[in-house]
Amino acid sequence: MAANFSSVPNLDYTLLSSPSTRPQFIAQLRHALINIGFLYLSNPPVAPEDIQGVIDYAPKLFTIPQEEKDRIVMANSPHFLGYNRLGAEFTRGKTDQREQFDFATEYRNTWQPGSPEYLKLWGEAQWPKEDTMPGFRATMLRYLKQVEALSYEFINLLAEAFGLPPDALDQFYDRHGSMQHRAKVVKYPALDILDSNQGVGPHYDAGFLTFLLQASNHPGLQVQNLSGQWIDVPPIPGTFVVNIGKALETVTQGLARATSHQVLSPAPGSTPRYSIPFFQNIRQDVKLGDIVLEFPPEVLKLRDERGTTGATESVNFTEYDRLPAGQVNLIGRVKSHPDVGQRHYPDLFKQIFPKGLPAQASAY
Ligand SMILES: O=C(O)CCC(=O)C(=O)O
Ligand SMILES: [Fe+2]
Repeated sequence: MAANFSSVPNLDYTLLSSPSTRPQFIAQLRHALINIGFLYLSNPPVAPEDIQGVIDYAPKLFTIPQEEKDRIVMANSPHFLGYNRLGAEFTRGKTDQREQFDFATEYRNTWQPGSPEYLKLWGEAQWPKEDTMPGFRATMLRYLKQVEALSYEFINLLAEAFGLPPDALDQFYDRHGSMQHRAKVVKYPALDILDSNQGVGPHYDAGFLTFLLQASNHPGLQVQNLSGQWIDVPPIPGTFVVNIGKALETVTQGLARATSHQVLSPAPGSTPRYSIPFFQNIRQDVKLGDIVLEFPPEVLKLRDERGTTGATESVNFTEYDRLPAGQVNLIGRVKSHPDVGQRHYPDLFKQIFPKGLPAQASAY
């Protein structure tokens, strides 16, 4: 039986640069994907000055004038992009104690009446005016381009680790057409005045891979191991935390483990914690149940040795087997941001919240 985990492994990207150390990286990756579902990636191929750039901007971004935050609120956006005040978001029916901006890679929405509603989900981000945060937009977009490239490369590595042809998962993207991936800048204030320590409640991420930049030196991120215990994932400078979303778990038949995670608010008196997650999306029209990948039996055996993942407190994104990926994402967004859902997707909102806007949301 695979051992349960009590820490998250750190993989060194530079092992990939030599044929003699590359197999070591691939073996570590296979182990981390199957048994843990989280890993640190050190020395990632993203310009250090751009990583430092976005880290430096993170606290400043929250100091823009309130009227500028109000101008770009998420409620304006059918794409669920923009600013959310503290307490506007729900996870598993409880308010999350965080303030955040949702941004995304560049994408022009071409939705037409008659097309599926979920195709409205990708579109233009709302950026603060240049004079309120000079250089931020360009730095963030440069950063996102590099993380996007890394995310595709990482998917090819994952295919290799699972004994698939390197391009086996390319069918989930429209790499040369048009994709949009999301990213957030998040602030978790200390607890002094808050009545809950739920920075963000237990959840799975939606898509394929998440690349999280812990942008300040605060503990708080925790992941749930196979027996349901919460394990700390403290910041390690110069690394990304990489984890697996529910869509990737589904297409890999549970080989890559989507691991339940949460963030606890900083302790009273502490400065705020900042983080910048990047969420890799897949094509919106793909139904994961329609694509069955063939994994070598010896790889599937590793999953079976791990066993079913034990206790978890996360409940979201269970519809991937039957609905297009875009629809699954849209449902998740409406549950997390019911006010935005009510405004832009009133019919779906009514199905999910028949009694109207919840004081506490119902599911996530
Ligand atoms: O802020 C973090 O460290 C993690 C955030 C997270 O898990 C999420 O927003 O999905
Ligand atoms: Fe997450």
